[in-house]
Amino acid sequence: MKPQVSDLRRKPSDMEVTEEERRQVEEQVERLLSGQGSEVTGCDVGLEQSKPATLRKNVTYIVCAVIFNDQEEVLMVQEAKQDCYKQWYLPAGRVEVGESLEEALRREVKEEAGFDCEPITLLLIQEQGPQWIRFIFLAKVTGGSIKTVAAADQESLQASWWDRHSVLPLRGRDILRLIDCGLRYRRDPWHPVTLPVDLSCRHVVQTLVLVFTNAEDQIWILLIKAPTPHLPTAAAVKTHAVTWAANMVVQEAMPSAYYDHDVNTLGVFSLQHNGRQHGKTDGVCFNTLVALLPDRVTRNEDGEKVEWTKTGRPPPVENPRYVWLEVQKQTLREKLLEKTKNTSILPLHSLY
Ligand SMILES: C[C@@](O)(CCOP(=O)(O)OP(=O)(O)O)CC(=O)O
Ligand SMILES: [Mg+2]
Repeated sequence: MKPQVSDLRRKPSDMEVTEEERRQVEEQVERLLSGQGSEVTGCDVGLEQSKPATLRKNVTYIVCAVIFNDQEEVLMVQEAKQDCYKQWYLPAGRVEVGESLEEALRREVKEEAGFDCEPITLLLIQEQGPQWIRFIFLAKVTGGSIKTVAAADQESLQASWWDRHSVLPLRGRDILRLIDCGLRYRRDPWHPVTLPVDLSCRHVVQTLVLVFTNAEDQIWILLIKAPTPHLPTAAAVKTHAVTWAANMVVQEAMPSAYYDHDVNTLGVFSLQHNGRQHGKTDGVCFNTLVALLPDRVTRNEDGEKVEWTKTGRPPPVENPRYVWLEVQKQTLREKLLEKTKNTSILPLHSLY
């Protein structure tokens, strides 16, 4: 968001959020809620501890496909690799230099299972810090034919539909929850279709819609004031989970409140990746919904949950860089409350 001339005259410390700035922020949040991306123009926190992402050097991205047929059998491939020879796994592999995530998915399914496919939605993202991120897609077959042993090669020995019950030597049992996740989504899509947005990013970052809600369903969003009020973007650091970036923001904004609040990354509104220029656009931006929750629930004598913060308001920011913005736009408030309560959003799981 380009700062207006008028903004440059205002000192950060006494800048509240003008109506025009509120409108711009609320519009940006609505764009993110609808799965659209938002150009990453800078990084507010953690950049000094983060290196630009370079595929196969300091970041490894893996794509994995969950594909069902009409009998709800799942597509499996028999590995040709020495360390898991003849064991079965979902079609999966490492993203190659210059590839988008969807191109990598199509290539891996073609190489390992023989089929052409189209991604339907991201199902789940798993991470072990910025250096290892796995993108699990629900996908559907659009052509080609299943790979038979006659076509065995170094990519895989063959592919087959698995009824998910018969005994099968698996390369890793970690895929069972991925298959289950796919089946649940197929039967009852509990988050919007979410596919990567082609917007470039140099680092692995999180742009946060960090919210505080109270029993009256008021909702506040944490903003960085300068140059104009905007959602915080924080870089992931290699020693921590990607989601730790949200903790760094809360630690910086309200250090004393940090220790009695939970910083809970509920999920991903949208994901931005380009990948075309090696070492320049290999980063990923996760636009996330993060809830700030006091880590203690107080109950009255009837056992009912009582307002957790005496004021029902968010903990005060102590760092003048930050300001809480109370969401006033009714539709946006309802959408954010619905997502915060039902977590109807793409999950981001840290395996750290
Ligand atoms: C993390 C994995 O999902 C790896 C999947 O990637 P591959 O090892 O199959 O890589 P390619 O050779 O590119 O196909 C499973 C694991 O390492 O536990
Ligand atoms: Mg593989």
